[in-house]
Amino acid sequence: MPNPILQLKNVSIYQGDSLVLSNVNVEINKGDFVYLIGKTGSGKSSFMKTLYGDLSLTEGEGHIVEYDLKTLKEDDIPFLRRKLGVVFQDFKLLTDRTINENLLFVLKATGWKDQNQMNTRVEEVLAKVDMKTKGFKYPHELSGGEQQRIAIARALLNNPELILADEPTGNLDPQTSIEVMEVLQEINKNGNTILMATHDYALLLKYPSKTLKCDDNQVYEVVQRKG
Ligand SMILES: Nc1ncnc2c1ncn2[C@@H]1O[C@H](COP(=O)(O)OP(=O)(O)OP(=O)(O)O)[C@@H](O)[C@H]1O
Repeated sequence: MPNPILQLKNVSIYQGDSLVLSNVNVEINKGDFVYLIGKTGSGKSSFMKTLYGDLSLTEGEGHIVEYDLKTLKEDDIPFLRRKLGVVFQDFKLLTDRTINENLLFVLKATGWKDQNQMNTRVEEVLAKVDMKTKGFKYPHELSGGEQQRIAIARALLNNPELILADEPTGNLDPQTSIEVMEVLQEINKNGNTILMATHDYALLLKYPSKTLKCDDNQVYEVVQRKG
């Protein structure tokens, strides 16, 4: 039985007064790995922002994890974001503290209290991205690919039901992009649902999966040719 984690019906997305996407109908089920592609300015980031509550949904119906995007209140947004893991192109690590401190900061901010449990969780997520030995380093002491792996570890801290990755390989060279993609593939195999916006067609070819395309104010599913 499909188990939808995200359902959008007849959704229109605006930036100010201008219509970015209209009549969007999308469903993502538990365990899916879905790409979101489209040229610059086609609306990928606006789509992602609507999902994590940065842009409000004013037209159509949208349900994500247990939340109704139409009736989402300002106060609900931090709780929605705990059920989502968001990964950005520019990593967004806090530069004035170590990797361990970055991760502990998020745990504290999301209500964790027990120091031992927090330390264990930090170790667990670092292990998932193969960065167990790097917790004592500062972000600037890591390569771009390593920083992105830490950002993925941070997204995993609260066992999110859906990971939203907005151009996660956008700042990385092709080889490092593949390494980060391998991490995302691995966590998807372990049951995490992932929606990834990307420009990187080489990744799509290497790791084919369900693909949504933003074009001409629409979002539609692209059928990938094999071979
Ligand atoms: N904060 C904003 N205020 C007003 N208009 C915006 C804002 N952010 C984006 N837009 C406009 O909305 C449209 C969609 O932009 P969006 O950033 O969603 O596209 P994108 O597909 O993510 O592009 P890119 O690949 O360059 O990140 C563009 O026309 C853009 O100019």
